[in-house]
Amino acid sequence: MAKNFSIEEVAKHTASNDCWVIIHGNVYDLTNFLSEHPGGKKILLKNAGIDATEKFDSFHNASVLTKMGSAFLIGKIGSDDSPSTVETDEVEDVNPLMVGQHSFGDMVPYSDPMWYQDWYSPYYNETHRAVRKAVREFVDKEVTPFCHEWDEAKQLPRELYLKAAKAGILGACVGQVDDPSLMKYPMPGGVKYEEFDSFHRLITMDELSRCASGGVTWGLIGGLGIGLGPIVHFASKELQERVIPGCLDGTKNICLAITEPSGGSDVANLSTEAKDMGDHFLVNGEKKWITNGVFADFFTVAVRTGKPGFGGISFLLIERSMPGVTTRQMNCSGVWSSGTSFVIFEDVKVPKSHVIGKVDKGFKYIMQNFNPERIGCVIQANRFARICIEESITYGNKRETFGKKLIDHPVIRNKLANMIRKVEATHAWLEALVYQSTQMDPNLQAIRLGGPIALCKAQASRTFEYCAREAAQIFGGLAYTRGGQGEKVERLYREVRAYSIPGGSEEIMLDLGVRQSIKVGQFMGAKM
Ligand code: HEM
Repeated sequence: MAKNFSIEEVAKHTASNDCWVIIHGNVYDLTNFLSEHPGGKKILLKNAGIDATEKFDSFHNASVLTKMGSAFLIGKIGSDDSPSTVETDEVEDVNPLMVGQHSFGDMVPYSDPMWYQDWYSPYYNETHRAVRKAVREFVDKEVTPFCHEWDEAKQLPRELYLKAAKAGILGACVGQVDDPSLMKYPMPGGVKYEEFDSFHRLITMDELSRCASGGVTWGLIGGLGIGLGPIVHFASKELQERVIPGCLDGTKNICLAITEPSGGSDVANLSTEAKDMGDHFLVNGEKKWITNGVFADFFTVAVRTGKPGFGGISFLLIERSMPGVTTRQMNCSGVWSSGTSFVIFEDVKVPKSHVIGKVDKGFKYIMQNFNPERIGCVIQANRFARICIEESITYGNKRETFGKKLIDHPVIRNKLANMIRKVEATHAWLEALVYQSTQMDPNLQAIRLGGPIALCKAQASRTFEYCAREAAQIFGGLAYTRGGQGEKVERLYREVRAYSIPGGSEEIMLDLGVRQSIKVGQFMGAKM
């Protein structure tokens, strides 16, 4: 910080060739910004020489200062020995509402799970708090301020993958691998690899989703989470050594290619053909809506090696460098920076060493992959819904209509109440399911947890849809414009379908959830 100024000194700079303002205690020289300011020159001159914090906050979102502020910052109000910076022996005031010592975040009600706001929880310990802090710092600094420009550019910078890898976030989203030496970087928050559990993973994904961009979350960990899973769990050591290190150090990308133009949720009928040619398979077919396909180096591909139906499906590792692989970016309504792609395989020769697991056992692997994928969808969708609450409460406290703040209108509070009850109920269910996954025999999880996880995915995407709609109504025109104050809500609103359709559409999830649970009930002797 360059200099200290008094309020009187700032008040002298009110001309078009000398224009200063105070925002949040800092002094900005906006002289060279006047003609470029998107809100116009006049409004800056009207507020020149004074504290414009309240007005600034009412027209911008916080990332404007993070991104552009430093170019105009010349100092702060006060002196270095002003009372706020002088050390004293006085005991810090303790908030009488605190019941523990673990509050975290900005305390906007319901903008974080309850355990952040000092509630007791049986699930979390010091290591979870360490992950929470580390990932939040990373996302606040390296991700959130840039989501809008990455979305518009329809791609993420390579440095983001490298930085996220170094921060342990890529590794955390994948979880345990057979050979930890394949992971270059430690887990976030300094948590020991062997102590890292599903709640650490939940926190990592939840905190990452605070960036409020499905394009970023799908772009960074979407292909990784679902494409690397089959390699981690079923591939040979040789394939693991070939693929895992690059994907987890941020230099390579992987995607999962199952869906085809003719069928989404009907996986058992996929038709991409892998013909046995003796020492290799010859692959022909098309895949559609493949997350990260545009820039993926590796493709975990479901192909037909055998008879029709689920018994003839295998997983192959296909590499972009293999002749006959082409991809093109698809124009989707949301998740723009995630590289959603149409993929074509034309006479691709795939060595037999690239079979993942066993031939014709692919359907089983696909099914096992679904539970973690769906839990990932729940985490992201529910955090996005929570962001709709946070943004609406914050905006509702500054925007005034008909002589009072939005938050003082009962109709707005009613909207918030309905959003909150849905998000909190979904999060409680999510935690209960994650807890089961830390306790239950992994072989039983696909059967016992498949139904409830499917239902919870539908619950989360419906909650997200509801909250995005209500937040958009609260933000009005600002949620109808890309960028600016309504940036997060506008983007999330058009990303809802990326959670309610892939990974099992809501309709399939609701049906499966009941069917599966009835089956489990029958096995357990239910009298129905
Ligand atoms: C460091 C100082 C400032 C910077 C870097 C800045 C930057 C921006 C940017 C980037 C926008 C486009 C919308 C957005 O992205 O949020 C904008 C819009 C605007 N700004 Fe500023 N601004 C500054 C100070 C101010 C101040 C002090 C005022 C008023 C007192 C002001 C009033 C406005 C208005 C009215 C708009 C239009 C909002 C809308 O489109 O709804 N700005 N500003």
